[in-house]
Amino acid sequence: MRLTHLTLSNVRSVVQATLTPGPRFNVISGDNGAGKTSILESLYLLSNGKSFRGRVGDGLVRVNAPALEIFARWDTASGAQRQLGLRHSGSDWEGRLDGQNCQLLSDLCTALASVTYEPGSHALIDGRSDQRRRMMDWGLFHVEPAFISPWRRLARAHKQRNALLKQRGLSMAQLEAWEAELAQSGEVVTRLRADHIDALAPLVALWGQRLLPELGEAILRFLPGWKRQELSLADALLVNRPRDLATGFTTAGPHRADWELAFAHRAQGERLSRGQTKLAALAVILAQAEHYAIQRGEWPVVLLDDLASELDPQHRESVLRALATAEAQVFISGTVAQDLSFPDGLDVKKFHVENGAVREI
Ligand SMILES: Nc1ncnc2c1ncn2[C@@H]1O[C@H](COP(=O)(O)OP(=O)(O)OP(=O)(O)O)[C@@H](O)[C@H]1O
Repeated sequence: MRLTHLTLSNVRSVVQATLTPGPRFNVISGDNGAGKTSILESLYLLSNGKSFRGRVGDGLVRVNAPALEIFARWDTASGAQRQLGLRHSGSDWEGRLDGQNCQLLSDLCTALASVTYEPGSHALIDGRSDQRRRMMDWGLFHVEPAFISPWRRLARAHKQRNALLKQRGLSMAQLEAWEAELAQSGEVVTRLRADHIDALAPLVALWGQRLLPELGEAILRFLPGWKRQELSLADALLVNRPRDLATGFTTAGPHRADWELAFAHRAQGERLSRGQTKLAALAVILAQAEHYAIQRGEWPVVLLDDLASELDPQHRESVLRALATAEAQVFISGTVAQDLSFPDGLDVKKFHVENGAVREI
């Protein structure tokens, strides 16, 4: 996927800006508060329906403006030209995909695939499991059509079981029926997640080797959310039922699935530095982008916000060298001070943002 045009209006401090991105690297520089992140957020919004800094209603629309508007056009690997427009007021939205009105934001958002590294992405390594689960499920949504239906059934069954667990005088027959549905859909979701992590593992090892060779082999491991080696999900739900009835929620199951990343040269429990955590998260994100490319025949757009901060010159260089090997279109934002030296011969287009206005340099 290669964006050929982007216009944004009323996104944070940006009144209106238009970019004609290059096919490979697009560097967006400017001082703090200039509006660089707002450009990447706009692209993120088109492929996720929200910003990585929160919901649209939480300050993405420019103060005193009725709504933000974003329009993007891109080329696909098969030679098609696609376009997407979104107007969002923070509560209501209207979207058009390839000239047709869109009823569901999720339909709109699956068209343009992107992966994003932003300053909060370190949480993939050192944060709560929900971010890692979301990342794992993003991959499956995009590459595994068989995932969506059991994932929806699982979410519903989980919600229903939790509601029943909180009820006084609950119907055991109902509880058993929802447990059966949860167990059935949960086993399918878990098998697909486990396969997905197995497929990602060698790519994570590869990107780990490129970005953090000093830590030794990066080892990715799936954690199913219950003792899957010992018990089927149906049995785990049954065994945990007394505890779940006491607590009023499902304590173990696929809703607690996770993954963990270890490094051969790091003892278990030894914390990574901030820079290493950032590079480890980047390795996982780029591995997922490459997995998408292998499965779908084209790379998602890669968005890297504030890439260079906290990285020493040597690691900055290894990131850029590694990115040069990927066929992706990449957007990198950073302050002017964070000079990025790209390997020779790379196609790099540069933009400068000042007070919300973008110009090509
Ligand atoms: N809803 C809004 N309306 C108007 N201006 C806003 C709104 N929300 C944020 N801003 C302003 O928009 C500017 C752009 O912020 P943005 O995060 O895009 O800058 P940046 O160039 O990425 O900065 P940094 O390098 O510090 O990360 C900031 O000055 C901020 O105060």
